[in-house]
Amino acid sequence: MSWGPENLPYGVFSRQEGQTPRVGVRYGDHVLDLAEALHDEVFATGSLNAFMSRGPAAWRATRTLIQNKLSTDRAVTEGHLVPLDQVTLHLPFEVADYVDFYCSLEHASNLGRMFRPDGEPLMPNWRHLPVGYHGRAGTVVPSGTPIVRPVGQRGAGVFGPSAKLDIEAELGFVVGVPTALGERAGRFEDHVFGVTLVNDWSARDIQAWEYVPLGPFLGKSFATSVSPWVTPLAALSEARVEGRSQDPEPPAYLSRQDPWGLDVRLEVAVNGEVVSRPPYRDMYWTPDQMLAHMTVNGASLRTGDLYASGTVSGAEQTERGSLIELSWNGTEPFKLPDGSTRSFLEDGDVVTITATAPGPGGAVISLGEVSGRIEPAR
Ligand SMILES: O=C(O)/C=C/C(=O)CC(=O)CC(=O)O
Ligand SMILES: [Ca+2]
Ligand SMILES: [Mg+2]
Repeated sequence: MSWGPENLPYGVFSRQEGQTPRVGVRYGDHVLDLAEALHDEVFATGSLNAFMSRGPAAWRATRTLIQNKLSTDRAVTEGHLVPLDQVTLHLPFEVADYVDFYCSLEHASNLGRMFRPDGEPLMPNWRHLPVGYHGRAGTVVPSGTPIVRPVGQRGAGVFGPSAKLDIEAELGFVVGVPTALGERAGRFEDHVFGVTLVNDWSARDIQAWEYVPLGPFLGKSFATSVSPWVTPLAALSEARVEGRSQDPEPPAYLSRQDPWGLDVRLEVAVNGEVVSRPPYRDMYWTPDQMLAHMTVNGASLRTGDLYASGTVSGAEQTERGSLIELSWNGTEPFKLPDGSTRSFLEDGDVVTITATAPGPGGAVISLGEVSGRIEPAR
């Protein structure tokens, strides 16, 4: 698994209690302190936003500079490498808006079957546009943040802690370059800086009761966890694949210009045991299409916008990215290797999502992990 010069994901770290968080890249088991190594104050700001707003030419130049320094300037660079076990990792960027899509054909079909058993699994619009909703940016939290079981209404006169607490394994896309109000976004790679792992925690019982007709609200707004690392698009050049074929052909504004399918392989573990391996490459809508859709009405982008793919589920039973699918809404509890069974999450459970992608020369790029432990309702 590579954390070498072909990977170099960005994060925000601090060394000791009280140190102002700063930007670094992960290199092996170290973080390279960029403010020190590159003598650039943009990296001393405690978030990636200012650097991301500089745009793709600056992103490329910085990546090349870091790679050159690491290969030729080791003596100097080593002074700025901080062991990972001596740092605290923070939320890597200030989240502006948070949007969540619904781009897996298999996930959308499975949820349709469970939530709307009497209708067609897919709504009539689903193959014509990437369906999405606006989430709650202020509750996006970094990996490791404890997740308190949400309380809410679960039916008429039914109130209490969620009994169907679930996960959603997703890829998130982080916007660097903004647009003006009324303007449409240009090319995907001219706006999107990189990719991060997302766990969109979901309380299925709260969601099922509240979501008609305006969509997810309190069932998903209590917390969304992200990886501490943002993998720049440049590190995923070997992972790019054609998007899945689409029928019908989408309208012109959604037509794909370049291959932005990504061969990212996710892994979901509950209490350390792998329960699923969702394949991102099988997603129906690609991230360039999501970006085009999100801005076609003239809605502006801001630096730090996060938009997520929606749950990544493949065709196989072992590729489902949520527990509601793995347990078929609790009717088919699944076994953990320790002998216990699960339908939904129990207090104390730890969920960890990791991912890898092919890199240059047979290397395997790691996208890090997003993890969270369930705490009892308050
Ligand atoms: O089909 C529904 O009513 C509900 C769907 C979801 O909960 C999925 C969602 O939040 C988007 C996604 O992650 O795919
Ligand atoms: Ca979701
Ligand atoms: Mg959420």
